[in-house]
Amino acid sequence: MWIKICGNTNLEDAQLAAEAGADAVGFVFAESPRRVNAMQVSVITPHLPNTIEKYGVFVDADFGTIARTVVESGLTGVQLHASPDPLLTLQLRDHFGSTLRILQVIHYAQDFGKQLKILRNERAIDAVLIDSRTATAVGGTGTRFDWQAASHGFQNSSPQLRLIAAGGLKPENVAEAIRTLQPWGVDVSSGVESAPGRKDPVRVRAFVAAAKTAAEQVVASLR
Ligand SMILES: O=C(O)c1ccccc1NCC(=O)[C@H](O)[C@H](O)COP(=O)(O)O
Repeated sequence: MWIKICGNTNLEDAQLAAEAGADAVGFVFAESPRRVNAMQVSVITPHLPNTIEKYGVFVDADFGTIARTVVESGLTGVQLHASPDPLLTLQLRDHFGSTLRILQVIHYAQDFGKQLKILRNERAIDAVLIDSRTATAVGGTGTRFDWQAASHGFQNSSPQLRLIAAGGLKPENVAEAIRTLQPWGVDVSSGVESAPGRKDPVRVRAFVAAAKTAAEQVVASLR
């Protein structure tokens, strides 16, 4: 199970995620209580293990802004919170090659199966992150979508499309999400915070442990 802890604003929290066993950390370069800039992130990333993926979260940003931020901040991946734009993802892939991981976000809605079908043929993206949105926010909402309704789409998406579940996950419910959706990965931000932009060490460790245990149980039950 791939695990990403998003919405980091400082070195201590990003190191905590790495030490807890997460595979990736995220930094939000968009309107948010967790917003950071390239200068701030550039002094965090050199102190993180090479093995942990470092994602920048972008909302409606253009190629130039994203490419510059990736280089200045020392990122290894991008999370695109905007309507899928095949031209943008191709530009990023052409520019960075396979060194950059590209996550496309779609917000859960009734037609998400249709959206997944379209993305199935998108060669430039590495995974699709399914998130919740509210009237005022496109990410970091702490709101879960209807996992039961979504489970069919998750389990029937094409095997080459890696699906990451996000939106309202927390230590108390990540096992249920994994059992219901059987995603390739999980992503969390507000569910492991003590306040917006500050991670709670106990909750981060509990989240990673619960996700790993649930994933092992799902694998064992499928044998
Ligand atoms: O965190 C934000 O405020 C934010 C703002 C705009 C776009 C994305 C944002 N966050 C992305 C994430 O933190 C997560 O990838 C995802 O949305 C899950 O968040 P949560 O429901 O808080 O676990």
